[in-house]
Amino acid sequence: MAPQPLTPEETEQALSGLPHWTTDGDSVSRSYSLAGHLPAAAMALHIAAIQEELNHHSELTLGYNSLSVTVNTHSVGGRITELDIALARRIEQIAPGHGAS
Ligand SMILES: C[C@H](O)[C@H](O)[C@H]1CNC2=NC(N)=NC(=O)C2=N1
Repeated sequence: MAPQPLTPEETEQALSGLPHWTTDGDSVSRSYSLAGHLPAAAMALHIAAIQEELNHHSELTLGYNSLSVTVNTHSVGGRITELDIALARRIEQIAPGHGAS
């Protein structure tokens, strides 16, 4: 069954438990700072593995010492769903291990 888009209120509620994650109404996103380029790339690879496990994929932007994540759910026309929130929570769990802040 297709996931249901969250209402703006449901999105805000979910993001209240995900500090530093924001929404523009169409997606949820967060940028991380890391110790350098290779640590940022390593975190990107780790996120890619999680995304394959969840079959849910964000847009990742790798910078010199930063990594930005933006995600919404394509299958419901680019709306925000629980799948996006679940991915954000998983990324938050691995971020400290990469020294990401
Ligand atoms: C066929 C496959 O299940 C779909 O294309 C998956 C893959 N990853 C996805 N990622 C995201 N962000 N949204 C989707 O709707 C989505 N759908």
